[in-house]
Amino acid sequence: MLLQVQDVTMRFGGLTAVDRVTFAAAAGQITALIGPNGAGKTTLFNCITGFYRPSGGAILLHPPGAETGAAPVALHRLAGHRIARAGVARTFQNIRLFPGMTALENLLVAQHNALMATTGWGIGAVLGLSRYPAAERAAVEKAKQWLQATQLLDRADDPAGALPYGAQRRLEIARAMCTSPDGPALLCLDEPAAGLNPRESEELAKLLLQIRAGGTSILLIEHDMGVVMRISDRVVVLDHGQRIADGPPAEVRADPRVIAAYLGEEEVE
Ligand SMILES: Nc1ncnc2c1ncn2[C@@H]1O[C@H](COP(=O)(O)OP(=O)(O)OP(=O)(O)O)[C@@H](O)[C@H]1O
Repeated sequence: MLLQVQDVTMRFGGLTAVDRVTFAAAAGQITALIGPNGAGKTTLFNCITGFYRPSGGAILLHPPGAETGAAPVALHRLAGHRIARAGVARTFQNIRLFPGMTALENLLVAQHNALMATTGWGIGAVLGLSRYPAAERAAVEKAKQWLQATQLLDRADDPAGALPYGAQRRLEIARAMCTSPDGPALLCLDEPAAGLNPRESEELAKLLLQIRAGGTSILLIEHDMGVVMRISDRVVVLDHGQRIADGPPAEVRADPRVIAAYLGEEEVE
């Protein structure tokens, strides 16, 4: 088990946006979080990635490779940057690239922390012991590898803001993948297929399967049911802040509670 969400509640004043939600995301799997508009998906994401501190419950990360019996990391107690360092990366519903920087530069900035750590936060450089050149070469190599994986290598030197919409979405995923030295343990994606055309959605699905094959587990909020049903190993359904279903895609799709929750929702095909 990679991530355990236990009885998590998030209240905003009198509104309970997430109501005692429990689920687990297994290592090596794509877990989708779906539900009608306002169900609490993004709020739960914000709790997992440290943008909100939950009003109640626990969020535990079992880092892959940790010794057996090692205590899990209590994400609900950590600040966002510590969560990122623990191996959880994310993208946002709205694109948040540096539009004036090139695609390549966006991926180098994402590696800034790792690069600085290699240099002993500058002290090594002062003492003339810097391993910076080698680390910098490795960072450029990694950025290029992800530009290639996201089919953006030929756009490496274009400003991110000048890329077509679908390419910007792929670049965001590439950036998230560059944030941890060995790749994140868990990649959290908030509606990555939003605004993509069918061909781009298909390419996105392939990219996510490739990321999973590379050893990064994925937690995915997505309204495009075609993508969700095709690539997810497990689907968790929220409605009005509560978990109403949790299981393999085919099972969840046929669940009468899920169908009822989606009645009147336009986005489900
Ligand atoms: N910062 C906030 N302050 C107050 N209420 C909030 C806040 N963020 C979310 N909410 C409310 O919490 C509920 C859940 O919202 P949330 O954005 O998590 O839903 P969602 O499932 O992600 O929806 P969508 O699919 O439309 O993105 C909504 O009623 C929303 O208005």
